[in-house]
Amino acid sequence: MSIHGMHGGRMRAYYEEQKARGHKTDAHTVRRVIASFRPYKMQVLLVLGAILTTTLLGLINPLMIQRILDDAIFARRDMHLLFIYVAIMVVTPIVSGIVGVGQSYLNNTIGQNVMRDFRNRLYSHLQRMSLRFFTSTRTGEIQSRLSNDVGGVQNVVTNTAPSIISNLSTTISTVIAMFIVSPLLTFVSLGLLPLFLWITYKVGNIRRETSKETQKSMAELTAMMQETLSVSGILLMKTFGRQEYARERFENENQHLAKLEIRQQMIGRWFFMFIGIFFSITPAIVYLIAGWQIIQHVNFLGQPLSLGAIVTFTTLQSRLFFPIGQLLNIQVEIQGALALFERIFEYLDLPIEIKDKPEALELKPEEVKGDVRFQNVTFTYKGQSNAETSDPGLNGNAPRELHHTALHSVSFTIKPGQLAALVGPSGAGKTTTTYLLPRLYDVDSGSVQIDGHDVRDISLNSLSELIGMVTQETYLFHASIRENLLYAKQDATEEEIIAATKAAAIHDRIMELENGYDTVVGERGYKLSGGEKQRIAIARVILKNPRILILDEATSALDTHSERLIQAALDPLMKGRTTIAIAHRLSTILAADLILVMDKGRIVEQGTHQELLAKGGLYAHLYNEQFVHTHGITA
Ligand SMILES: Nc1ncnc2c1ncn2[C@@H]1O[C@H](COP(=O)(O)OP(=O)(O)OP(=O)(O)O)[C@@H](O)[C@H]1O
Repeated sequence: MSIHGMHGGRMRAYYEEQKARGHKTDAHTVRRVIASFRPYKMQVLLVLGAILTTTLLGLINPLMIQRILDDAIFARRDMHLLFIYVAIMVVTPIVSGIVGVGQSYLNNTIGQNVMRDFRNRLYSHLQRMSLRFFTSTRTGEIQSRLSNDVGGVQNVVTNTAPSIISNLSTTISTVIAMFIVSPLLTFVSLGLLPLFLWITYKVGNIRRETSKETQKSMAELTAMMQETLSVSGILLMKTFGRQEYARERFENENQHLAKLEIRQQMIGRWFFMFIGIFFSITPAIVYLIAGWQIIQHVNFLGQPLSLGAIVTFTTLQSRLFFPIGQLLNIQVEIQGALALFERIFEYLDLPIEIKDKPEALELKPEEVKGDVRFQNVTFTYKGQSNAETSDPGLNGNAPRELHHTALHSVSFTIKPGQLAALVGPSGAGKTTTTYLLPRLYDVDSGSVQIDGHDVRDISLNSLSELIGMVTQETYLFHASIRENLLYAKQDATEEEIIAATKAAAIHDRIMELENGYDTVVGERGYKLSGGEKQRIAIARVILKNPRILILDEATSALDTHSERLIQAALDPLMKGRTTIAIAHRLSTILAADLILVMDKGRIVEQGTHQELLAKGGLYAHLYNEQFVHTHGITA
């Protein structure tokens, strides 16, 4: 289970619970799977009705054989009766076939709807997971659960579930009919069934384990592809010349997957061959016993059978082979599907760490002043060493927990409209500080406040409306520039868009592109230069017009021209709103109303540039080191 985001205590409790539960999870999982069909109760009932109808219709023809042979042909020699019976035998499969088509349509509708619901539930649940979950889970792993695992159960939901019912009812009704024709032959035909059931159960267990392994391997492969076949991944791989290494890793895992798939297909193949043979030779045994009764005139265990009864019996009996084979197989399939459902439920059960309080405050952006306060904020990253295994909960190894206290008792106040610059050495906790404001993480103790309200009391919707973030790494969707901009404000007019891009000093550049605002930027905006992407990101936030701006200035050095353009873009952006900038640019630091100097998770100094320089502490040191000595603009 990927419980990467859980707190220590909860995590331990989870593992203990998992162990204690053991096989009970099966029943629980089955109940939950059944519950997911609840919205489609009516359709399910219709399917049941259709199945029952086709099953009963299926019994008519074998029973007609006895009527035709014994009654119409041999006893009465009645052509009229023969026609009636034959007509029934012709009409029955037609009706049955039509009902079957309707049933297939319903099966597929129900199955696809249930799958759609699972995907929707997973997506919206994962969307609500905190950043912690995503920082410790590979994207490929998440995608795999959403697509491979849900896809894997699709067949079970669409085909297997209805066929279980259909096969079950066929089997039961056929056995009853067989019993009526001849109890003795019924026992002979089905004597070995309990043994088959037992073996199937065993085979199912093995198959389930293999299925779990297979899904894990598939997730691993997806994650690998996702990691290496992305722009960043390919850049890293090519520049470090690790193609060979990556290919080997991929091929090994791929080989592993192929083996598992073969094993999964082959498990129980021998066993099913045995069942097949058994079913093929039982008619011979039936003829032997029935023939023996007739030839020897023995009344052992009942009257000798009529010819019609023997043919009817063998026809009925042959009707059993398919459903019983299917039922035995289905049990194995279900075992495999249960493993997949478990993986889906695991994700659905991941606790949502950060959510709205029941009476969360809805703040109107225009009424918010933008006063930001941190009071004795302490925050620890709680992670786990094996965060990347797909289901540490299932392999039973409780992970070693890693804790890193990133912020110790951090306090500061930023007045409305002020620009605060966060500076400090790498790893000091600057990014972490900014993450607490939009509740990407929650504090362990102390509080983060906006206009005197603890952010945990404000609705997440309000918070995201209030706060705008420009991150170091600009993320653009694989869509047109216009669509990327509209992400900030869906109903923005053309004028607003142009005003924003002009303010961000990117309008002219966009107009030079082949399709202007409709130019599609590649994934993550790789078709644009670093500086251009940043300016688009800035224009996007200008459009959003948040009360509070969080700005993580890019550390990468830009040439003076781009630098000036970015500066020109930032100035109007910071005006009139509270801004917290992780400052790497001298101009930002100099313009700041308040400089917060961080070191090892603490605010060690705060004040203006002049005050801090005069102090001769860490800030003065950093300033001299990074700005004066290098004459550079990056930190
Ligand atoms: N997801 C995480 N899990 C565990 N520890 C983390 C995580 N993110 C950051 N840290 C740790 O927390 C500390 C503070 O990190 P943070 O990113 O806030 O530093 P920073 O001041 O922004 O650094 P930089 O200037 O290099 O970006 C660092 O020691 C970092 O290793």
